[in-house]
Formats: sequence, structure tokens, C-alpha cells
Amino acid sequence: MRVKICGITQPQQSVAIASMGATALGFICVPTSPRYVTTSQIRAAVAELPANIDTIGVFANASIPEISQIVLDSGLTGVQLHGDELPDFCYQLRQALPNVEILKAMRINSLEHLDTVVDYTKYVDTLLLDAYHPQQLGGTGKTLDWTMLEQFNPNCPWFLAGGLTADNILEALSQVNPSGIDLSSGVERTPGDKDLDKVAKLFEKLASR
Ligand SMILES: O=C(O)c1ccccc1N[C@@H]1O[C@H](COP(=O)(O)O)[C@@H](O)[C@H]1O
Repeated sequence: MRVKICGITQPQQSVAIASMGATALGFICVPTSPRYVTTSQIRAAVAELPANIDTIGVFANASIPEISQIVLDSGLTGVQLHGDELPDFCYQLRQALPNVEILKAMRINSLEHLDTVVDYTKYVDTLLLDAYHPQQLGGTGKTLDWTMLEQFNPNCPWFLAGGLTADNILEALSQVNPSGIDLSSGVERTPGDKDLDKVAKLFEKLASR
């Protein structure tokens, strides 16, 4: 299973978290986020990581030229769209960045909303399901109603996100069957400062399954 730790701001933490077993690291490219990092910060972190670690930039309602420039300048391997991007935007981004993984994050608040994810599966590599929050785009620590996802089986890989921690991950995975998991605020001390003890506890829990 893929394990993505998101909201990395410190290069030395990215190396440590990769060595603990993360398969992907996320860098927030949303300027209003307390976890925002610049292109040069991302490039410095990416340069220190082994080539097998996926490096994902998180964007919200950015333009295709903005996203493309940051990807090319930083060496990111993937783009996570965490705003209100429509399927056609994902299609256009795929044309601009054919060799980059495209993840579409959906902030789910109802079963009806969950049904709309099928509109994206043709245009993206991977879906990511996060909890809906009325004021914040992400990194909220809010969990999804996992019972809604018990039968969820889209025809592309998907990450479970939203409020996951070392303490609730086994309960979540007993109810749903994602291809990967994504954690941010649940493994940090303050926004952007990851707590390596919490990350280590997460991997202990995953190894105990
Ligand atoms: O983390 C942020 O600040 C952020 C800002 C804007 C869009 C997305 C953001 N984070 C993403 O939120 C989810 C879940 O986070 P959490 O585990 O509930 O704290 C995760 O995918 C982050 O990439």
C-alpha cells in the first residue's frame, strides 16, 4: 500500500520520513496554507530524496502554466489538485504534463457527492478522498465518514485522506480498502513541523496488520 506523508516543509524531515517507509511525500503549493513551501524549498528537498520516492505538489485552483512551471523547476513527480478543478481541467493538465502523476482530491460531504468521482477517473491517475470542511481546503484533521466508503471501488487507484493518525489508521483500514493512505496534520507537532515519533508509530501500526 502507498503511504503519503503530506505538508513537508523541512528537507531533513523528508529524508527521515522516506527512510521510515513513506512511498510518497507531499509539498503544499497553496500560498494561503501554513504548510506552503516555495519552488526552491521543494527542489532542495527533492534533490535529497531517493528516486523511488514519489514527490507530489498540492495545488488548489492554480492555472496550468503555474502548475507546469513549478513541476518543471522543482522536479516533482506528481500533482495533487485539491481545489474545485473540473474533469476538463485534469484532461488539459494531462496534455501539458504527460509524464506526471495526476491525483484529484475530492472533499466528500455526502454519498451523492461521492458519485461524482466517476467523472474524473478517465482523466487522472489516482483519486484522493478527503473530508469536507466549509472554510478550509485541506490539512484540517477532519475524518471522512468511513462507512460511506465501504463499497467504494472506483476503476482507478485511490488514497484515503482526512484526519488519519497512528491511533485511528487500523480502524479506518478495517472499514475501507484504499490503494494508499495520506496523512498530514495527524503526524505533526505544528503545521508543517512533522512529529517523527508519530510517523514512526504510524509505520509500527501498519506493520502490525
Ligand atoms: O495541508 C494543507 O495545508 C493543505 C492546504 C490546501 C490543500 C490541501 C492541504 N492538505 C491536504 O489535506 C489532506 C488531509 O490532511 P489532514 O491529514 O486531514 O491534515 C492531505 O491530502 C493534504 O495533502
